[in-house]
Amino acid sequence: MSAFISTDSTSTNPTLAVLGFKHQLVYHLHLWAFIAVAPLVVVQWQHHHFLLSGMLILFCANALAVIVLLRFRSTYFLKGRLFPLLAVACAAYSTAINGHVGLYWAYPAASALFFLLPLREAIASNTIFVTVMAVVSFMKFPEADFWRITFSLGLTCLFSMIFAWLVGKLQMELTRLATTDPLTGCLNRSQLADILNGQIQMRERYGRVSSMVLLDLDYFKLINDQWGHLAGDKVLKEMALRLRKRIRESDQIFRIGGEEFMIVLPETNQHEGNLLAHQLLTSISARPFLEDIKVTASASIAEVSKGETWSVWLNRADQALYDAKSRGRNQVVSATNQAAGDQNTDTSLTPVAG
Ligand SMILES: Nc1nc2c(ncn2[C@@H]2O[C@H](COP(=O)(O)OP(=O)(O)OP(=O)(O)O)[C@@H](O)[C@H]2O)c(=O)[nH]1
Repeated sequence: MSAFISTDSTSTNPTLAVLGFKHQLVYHLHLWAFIAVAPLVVVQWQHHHFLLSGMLILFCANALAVIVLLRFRSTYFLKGRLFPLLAVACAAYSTAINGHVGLYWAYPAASALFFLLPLREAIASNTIFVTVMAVVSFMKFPEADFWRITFSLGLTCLFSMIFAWLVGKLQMELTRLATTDPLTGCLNRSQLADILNGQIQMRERYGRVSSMVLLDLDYFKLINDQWGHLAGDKVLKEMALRLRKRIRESDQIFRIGGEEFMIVLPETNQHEGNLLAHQLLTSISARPFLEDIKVTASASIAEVSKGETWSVWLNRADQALYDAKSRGRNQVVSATNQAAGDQNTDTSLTPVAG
């Protein structure tokens, strides 16, 4: 049965880790863009390019706002939408009035957009960017330069796009690997606290019901000993498959220990969860696994109570599962309702020969 889990979800939740990576990326891009661009405000002012200087002040102010809000509030000012807009406007206008000197800034701006915006938005923004820069170059430089600038800027965008796309794919794949159990494909514990907290918030804010079922195979050690570890693995895989077949798409199934599973059931009360738990035990015991391995499981059901934390909720379910085991296994026990304080047991499942 479940040994308790760390409550520090930020250090164990891969989705939060990816979010943290994105925040850091945005933070550093704005910080270094600010450091690079701030001196240009003075330079352009000294050259009497007051409009460009004003645009650069806006760019720096936006960068500062993003940096400060990310640092102190963990929020993303205007979701980074101003950076591309101001970068395009500044680079195009600077090229128009300063020639090649302005053009050099278009390259870092184009690649930065792919790390600041969602891929589709970055492609759209950069298409506009390259088009604007092509028009300015056409008007400002000889034709040969116009082609060179357009192609080199386009190529910079293409390389950045490929890199950002591959990093995004890698992030998704790593998140999937970090959040699922490779043997059964069920979720692992990494997001357990967040998902249970989500159900608790729905309970507290909107009065919605939610339950969890804990399921633990009986005498699984004997299966390993008698049929071998490989057969044990196959039983676990098949077990996950049988559970998944029965539950709803909105339910989430975790493998939280060697032969222990948890199913989170949104919009399901204790009574409904109890019925489901019985059906799940029947689906496990009714047919042998791998042709002739007879398996039973014990289960507990716990509806979340008002005001309880996820660890207290899980603790109640865990205690009820312990009771199911000590009462002879192959049965469902309803967890004590924290508010009522009564031990509402239900051992009505007909024992299955195993
Ligand atoms: N094949 C296989 N076995 C596993 C895996 N993870 C844990 N186990 C085994 O599961 C067994 C669990 O044993 P116990 O905790 O004693 O539980 P049990 O034998 O099911 O007994 P009860 O739960 O009390 O009914 C141990 O032998 C573990 O080695 C796994 O991924 N694959």
